[in-house]
Amino acid sequence: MVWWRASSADIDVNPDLASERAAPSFCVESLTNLLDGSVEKTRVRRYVVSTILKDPVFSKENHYFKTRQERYEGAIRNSFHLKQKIKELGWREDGPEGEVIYRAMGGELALNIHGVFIKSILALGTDEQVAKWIPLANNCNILGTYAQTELGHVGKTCTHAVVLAHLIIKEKNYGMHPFIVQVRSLKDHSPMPGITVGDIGPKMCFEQIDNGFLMMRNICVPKENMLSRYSEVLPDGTYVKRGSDKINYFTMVAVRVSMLRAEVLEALMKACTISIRYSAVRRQSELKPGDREPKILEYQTQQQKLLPLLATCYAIHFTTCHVNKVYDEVYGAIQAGNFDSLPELHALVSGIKAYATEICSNGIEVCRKACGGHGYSLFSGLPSLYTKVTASCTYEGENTVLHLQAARFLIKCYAAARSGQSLPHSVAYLSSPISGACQASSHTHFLNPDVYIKAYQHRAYRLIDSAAFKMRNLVQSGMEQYAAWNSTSVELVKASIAHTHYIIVKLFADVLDSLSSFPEIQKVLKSLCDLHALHGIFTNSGDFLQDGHLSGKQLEMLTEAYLGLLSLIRRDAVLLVDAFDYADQQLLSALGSYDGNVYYNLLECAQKNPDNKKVNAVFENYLKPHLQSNISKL
Ligand SMILES: CCCCCCCCCCCCC/C=C/C(=O)SCCNC(=O)CCNC(=O)[C@H](O)C(C)(C)COP(=O)(O)OP(=O)(O)OC[C@H]1O[C@@H](n2cnc3c(N)ncnc32)[C@H](O)[C@@H]1OP(=O)(O)O
Ligand SMILES: Cc1cc2nc3c(=O)[nH]c(=O)nc-3n(C[C@H](O)[C@H](O)[C@H](O)COP(=O)(O)OP(=O)(O)OC[C@H]3O[C@@H](n4cnc5c(N)ncnc54)[C@H](O)[C@@H]3O)c2cc1C
Repeated sequence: MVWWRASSADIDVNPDLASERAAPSFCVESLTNLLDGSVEKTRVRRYVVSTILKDPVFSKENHYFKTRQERYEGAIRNSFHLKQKIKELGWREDGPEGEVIYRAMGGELALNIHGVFIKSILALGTDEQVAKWIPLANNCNILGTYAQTELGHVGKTCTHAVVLAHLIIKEKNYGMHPFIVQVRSLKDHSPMPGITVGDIGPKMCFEQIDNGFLMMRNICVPKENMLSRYSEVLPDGTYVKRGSDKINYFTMVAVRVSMLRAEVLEALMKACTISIRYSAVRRQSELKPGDREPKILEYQTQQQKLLPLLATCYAIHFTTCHVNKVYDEVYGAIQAGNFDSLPELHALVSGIKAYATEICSNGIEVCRKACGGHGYSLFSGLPSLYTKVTASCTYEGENTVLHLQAARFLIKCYAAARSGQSLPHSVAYLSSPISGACQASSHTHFLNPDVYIKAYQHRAYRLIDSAAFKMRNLVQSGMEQYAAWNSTSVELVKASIAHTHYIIVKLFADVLDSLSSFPEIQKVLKSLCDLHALHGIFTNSGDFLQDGHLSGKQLEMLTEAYLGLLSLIRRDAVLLVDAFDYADQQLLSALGSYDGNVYYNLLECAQKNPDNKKVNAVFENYLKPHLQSNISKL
């Protein structure tokens, strides 16, 4: 496998892949720059990635043969070595390098939750608490974790935890508050008195990370260990609140935002790169009678599996850019004492976290299956992407729970709109429902973003309206509010999904408007935006047909436009994944390397299996007596 993607001529690229790159309709490098944010950001990312890939300490040689202990130890070593390297090279974790380091490391780090611990203190601690704890944490003099759920956070490494626990003063419960608790001795790493702590054991993935259990009995936490930027207990027991009581949940918002690009979308982009490159070199069956076996990417069904996912990568990418921007604005306002936009941010991030993790993890599994038998091999890189990312549907808030959080906000905003109040930007459409059916009268009309954005907006409005209507009726008929909520929760989740999808489609279309100085890029992204939107309607057609916004005839037109887009984007598919710009060592895939030499790579990987280098012990122990009992007859 190559060191960096081949811009030089010294690597023989599989001709089937070379032909895909022969006549690009757009400049791949410009698209890479757009995805990175600028030419300079591409330069910095490549510099960081190549610096990391060149360092032998970070080598992923024999990655797929490592034991859990080797992965854990390696990830701890990587984490400390990286800290040292960042210092030596003068990189800034809160600067341009910091944005890409985690992605460049491919997640093979062990102190991610230490980062969450730090984020919590920075966001929720007073200036004095920040001054006391942050230098210790930054220098790894203490190792932190974030302990909110009953199980699953503390493991083998940490010494301290931000524990989210109920604050009860004189029998009055003030809700969840963050406390710094020391769980292990800094001298010998043994649990502190009253603490039971350990690793929860083998998991579906995340072998490199220790997730733990924690029990606390009669632990006395000093008052100054309660993170008190926004709420404080005075010496006489008086509780003082500053700003919103929801702010103690802020760490979750921050982590949900940072995981979207670095952990979740990253995995789908890699899976698309692998499966689309493989589909351009794998030849199978017969398309035109008598002709050579075609590339599997020529099959319309293969295109329908992979190309909407490719479009989704771009859609989620632009969404994460927007979410980061909104997050920075709202966090800035919160620091200045204005909490007004926190509910909107929480709802936006909850819906998008749930939507993106679900679509990315399901999508990676589609990519894996689309690679046939080789997709099942760990060497394809696809199984480990899936087992890793499927965890993100659960951690940082289980997805149904998060959609219900978003729906709670939508229902409140819907009610506010009906009583004439103005609404925050992301839900402003709830004040002005779209009236009338879709006017499209030919398949080309469905390539107009105004047409499909209206359809998405209409669907979201209708589902929110209908959930609100049902709840109101249930309550009016005597049902308690909580029971009405539960009886409507299936529709509420659906409403949150529809709202989130509307936001994603709209954001993608808005990006197109800003690209008029790059017409070739604008053209190809427009096709991806159309495909993303039409795929969503095609696969959820019932929602759009239900109240007649679209007719059956219009769905046929839309299907024609949708299938046309598959063959259009198929031409650029390899270039569109090349633009993600992954080095082979980042993909860790025998199927997805830039040169497309799949069978050579598979053989090379298999030969690295240490078991292939010697006769296996089962020969002596079990096979030999059978094989040799009749050897004279052969
Ligand atoms: C470059 C860096 C790269 C980093 C890459 C990162 C990679 C990551 C690798 C892997 C890391 C894994 C780490 C995993 C960590 C965890 O999982 S930590 C645990 C996270 N847990 C959750 O997310 C729990 C999910 N549940 C909730 O969020 C619940 O809402 C709740 C917070 C537990 C509260 O539930 P409940 O008591 O039932 O309250 P509600 O009635 O639902 O809500 C009360 C009001 O509070 C509002 N609200 C809820 N959450 C938030 C929030 N986060 N922010 C703001 N506001 C919030 C909610 O809307 C309600 O408001 P009102 O309607 O006004 O009453
Ligand atoms: C890899 C990994 C790392 C993690 N790291 C951490 C960590 O560092 N710190 C930490 O504190 N936690 C951590 N967690 C825990 C994680 O945050 C929780 O697992 C997650 O929030 C879900 O909570 P739960 O496990 O209690 O699931 P549950 O809440 O029990 O969910 C189980 C089912 O119940 C349903 N359900 C629950 N509540 C509702 C509701 N109100 N309405 C409708 N349905 C509902 C869910 O939809 C789901 O189907 C981690 C988890 C994983 C997998």
